[in-house]
Amino acid sequence: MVYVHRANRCSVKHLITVLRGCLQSKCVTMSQHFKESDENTFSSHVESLYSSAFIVPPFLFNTAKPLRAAGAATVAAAPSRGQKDTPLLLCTGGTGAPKRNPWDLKGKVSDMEDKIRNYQTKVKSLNQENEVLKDSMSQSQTKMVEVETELQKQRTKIREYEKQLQVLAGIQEELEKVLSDKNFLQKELSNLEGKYKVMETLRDSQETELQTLKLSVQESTLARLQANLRDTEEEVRSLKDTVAQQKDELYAGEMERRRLHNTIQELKGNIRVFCRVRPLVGGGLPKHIQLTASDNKAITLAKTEESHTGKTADTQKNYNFSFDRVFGPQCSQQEVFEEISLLVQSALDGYNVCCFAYGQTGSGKTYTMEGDEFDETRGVIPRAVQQVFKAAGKLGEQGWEFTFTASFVEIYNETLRDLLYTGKANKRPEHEIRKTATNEVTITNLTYERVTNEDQVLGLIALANQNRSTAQTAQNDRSSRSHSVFQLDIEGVNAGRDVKCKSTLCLVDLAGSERMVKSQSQGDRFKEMTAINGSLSNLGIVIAALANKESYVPYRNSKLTYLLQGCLGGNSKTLMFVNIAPEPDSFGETLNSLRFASKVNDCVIGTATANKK
Ligand SMILES: Nc1ncnc2c1ncn2[C@@H]1O[C@H](COP(=O)(O)OP(=O)(O)OP(=O)(O)O)[C@@H](O)[C@H]1O
Repeated sequence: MVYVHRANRCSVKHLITVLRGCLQSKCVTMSQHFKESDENTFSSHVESLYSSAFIVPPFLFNTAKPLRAAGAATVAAAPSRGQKDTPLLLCTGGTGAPKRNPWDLKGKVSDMEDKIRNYQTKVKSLNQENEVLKDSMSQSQTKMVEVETELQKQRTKIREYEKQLQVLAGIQEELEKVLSDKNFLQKELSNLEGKYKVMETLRDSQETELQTLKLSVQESTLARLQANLRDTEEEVRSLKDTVAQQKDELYAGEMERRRLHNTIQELKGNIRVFCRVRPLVGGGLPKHIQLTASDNKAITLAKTEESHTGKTADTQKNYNFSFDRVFGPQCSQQEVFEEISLLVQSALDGYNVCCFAYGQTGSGKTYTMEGDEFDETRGVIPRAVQQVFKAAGKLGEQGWEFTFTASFVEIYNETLRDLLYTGKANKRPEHEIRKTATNEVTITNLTYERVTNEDQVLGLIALANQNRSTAQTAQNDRSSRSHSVFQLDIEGVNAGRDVKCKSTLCLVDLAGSERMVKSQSQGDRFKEMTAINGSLSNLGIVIAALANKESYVPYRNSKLTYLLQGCLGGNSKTLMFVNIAPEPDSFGETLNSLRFASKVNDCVIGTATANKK
């Protein structure tokens, strides 16, 4: 509020000076506007104050009417001239300030100063308020920025949500479609269920019908089947009777066959001798050996003796021999085996059978007994084994059950060697021939291998050959100087008829039978030859003693005869092969072999009886 007294006709300049004084001393900090110190600027400020109607400028005081300044709160009427101490102009800002006498300029100035202070305070508080507002505005701006950023984020999210919404809308659309399809399918399903129920009802009724039908059919079928069963049972009974009858007949036939078979064997002789002539290296037969083609039983060795004087013609001396059968060089292994297969059959009938090959080295003993690996050149042992297992299989149909035990032993220098031994060479056990309580011959520590088929036996033969060849490498030509004895113990049981049989099939490849003179042996060789010749001549002696029915048979004189004791006695069937080499320089040995074989052939050992219980 500013009072301007009319009586105080001070110039505006003076007023400004007064105000400046006041302002300079008191209102320095009123506002930033008033900080300006230059006069012109200050004047313009005061003028602006006047224009804002708080102060009426003095150049307007002369106007007749008081002017209402824009924005002024109240404008009082100016006092007339001469009216002393009355205010010329009263501006009430609504504050209700005390009235001053016109002359009280000092009071007025003091009021003005109060007012200015008030304004200053107001300005200050406004400034503070302004600062606060600025702060809050900057905070608001910061917040605005944050809000803007957040808004951006939210917009981005909204865009994403919109996209998701679109996808969801698509899904919703699909789901709605599926739902409509489901509804359709449910309708279809309920339709089908209805149909199914109808079908079920139909089926139930048909099943009931079928059951009824079946029952009636079954009853009639049952009756028919029962009748058939009765007929079949009757038939089976009669067939069983027939089978039993036929079995009896078969058994009787088998027994008859065995009896006849044995009779034939007896007629043939319980010791039989076959002679086999090895072919010459180039094939054929030399002049000094003649075979009679008519009966295949005779062989003649012809020796031309030159005249010592030269005056007489050379004479030819014939040595005639006849045996159970003579096989020429062209005879095959099959032909040879056919002649002895009946003997092998006897082994299954419970007779001990012994077959051995005798002859000089290289005459074909091993070829005859073992042959080689090809089917057509297989010898007696593999063929006999095959036949035994075949025949055992056939007899099985008649209730026979067989067990077979194989062993393979070598006799060298009167020492026994296990040919089926598979242990370490330095741990080879020693062997002795023993007799059991039941008078059976057995060898201690020998491998007795239980066999069930042909292949197993062939495996054992291969093992024996391997064992023999190992010894052969260590000791030159050893196999020719040792006897090898393959034994197959056969035990048969016919539980149905409570019959048992037991026999041994013994197949022997004897050592070469060279005479001592020819070999001119010395040292170990002499020892070997003595052992071989001793055992071979003892074999002849034993056979002769058996033929002569002597009370004492010297089996124990050699390992060979002691081992073969069971197969050489009256209870056995023996076959001897005499193998001869056709070369002219073997004439002496051949003659010797044929003479030995002939002696054996002349022996008639008593009737063999089967080992049956
Ligand atoms: N009947 C035959 N047909 C064809 N080859 C034969 C016949 N006999 C023997 N051989 C052959 O003659 C050779 C001698 O035969 P083998 O070895 O059987 O005589 P070995 O009497 O057993 O002699 P070793 O006493 O030395 O054992 C062998 O090569 C054999 O294949």
